[in-house]
Amino acid sequence: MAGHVLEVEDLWVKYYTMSGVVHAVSGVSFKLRRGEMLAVVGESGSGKSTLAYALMNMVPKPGKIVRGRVLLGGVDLLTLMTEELRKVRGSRISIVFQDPFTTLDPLRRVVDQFTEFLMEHGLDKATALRVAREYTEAVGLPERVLESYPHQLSGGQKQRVAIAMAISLSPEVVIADEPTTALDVIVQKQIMDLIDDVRRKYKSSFILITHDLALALERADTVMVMYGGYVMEYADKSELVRDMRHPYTRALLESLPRLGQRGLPSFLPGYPPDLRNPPSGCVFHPRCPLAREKCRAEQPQLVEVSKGHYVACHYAGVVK
Ligand SMILES: Nc1ncnc2c1ncn2[C@@H]1O[C@H](COP(=O)(O)OP(=O)(O)OP(=O)(O)O)[C@@H](O)[C@H]1O
Ligand code: NI
Repeated sequence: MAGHVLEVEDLWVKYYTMSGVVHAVSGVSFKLRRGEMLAVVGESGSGKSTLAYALMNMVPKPGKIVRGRVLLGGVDLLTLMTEELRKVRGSRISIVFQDPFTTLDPLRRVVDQFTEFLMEHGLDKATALRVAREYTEAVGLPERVLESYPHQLSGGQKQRVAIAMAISLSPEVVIADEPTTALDVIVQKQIMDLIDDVRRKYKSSFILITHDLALALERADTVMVMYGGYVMEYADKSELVRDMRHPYTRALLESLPRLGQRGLPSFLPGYPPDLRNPPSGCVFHPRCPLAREKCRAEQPQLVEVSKGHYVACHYAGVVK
């Protein structure tokens, strides 16, 4: 469809472990427009990183994508052979991890790793060096950083290098999995500002993965809330703020500390589900303040409650 760089259709991912099958991502669908920032929000274990890996078609063992399509410019990444995939990853869809050492070897100079990455994607040495310099500058780092070893850099600088590499081949989609979680608050803001800048400048689409609903509401255009591997709510940020429907999304909002608030924030009692043995009906029902018999028995479908606003809750219409 026109205007969408990425279309994800009915994606299911499971881990086949010794102790059972983990239902990590269940029936996720969404579309991403050019230049859009989508935030994927949810607690630990809700399937966010597994979704990110699935979008790159690099789910680690014992995980398997059991169903779905990931259409990038109309081509399903899940049908590509290893060699084609290798070309696409990094150049058309790329990922920035929470820990930059996932991308960077601490003991090899940044310039060697950066140019090697570019040369693997077909650039000659001179061009690779030029591109590495250009993007090092674009992420606000001095050129001398290229001569450094990653272990000599600060957390923020390393994350800038990882971002520079992720955007250097102008991919349509950049996934950032908790890119600022390991950084202190001031550097977190700088890195998020940088992501905003590069998104505007290069018109790339971003998928920001975070457990922080406040960050999502501050930075994203669209928000997808996940719980237990399922999408609970999906909407434009402004629509979500105006008319938050799902009891889980509301619980996440309630649990945010507010400036000047007295006392402790309210929180969601209980624990996320064991995805080897998910609850019957609605996966959220054991923790839901509104759960009724129907929620235990029947799994709610993701329904469009108003234009572009989807909610998976039997009582989404009732809850106000
Ligand atoms: N390699 C693996 N083997 C088996 N199970 C896994 C593996 N990786 C993740 N899981 C399980 O899959 C489910 C989803 O995990 P995932 O890491 O995708 O969640 P997440 O939302 O990214 O969590 P976090 O916020 O902690 O990063 C969890 O139940 C997790 O235990
Ligand atoms: Ni994760």
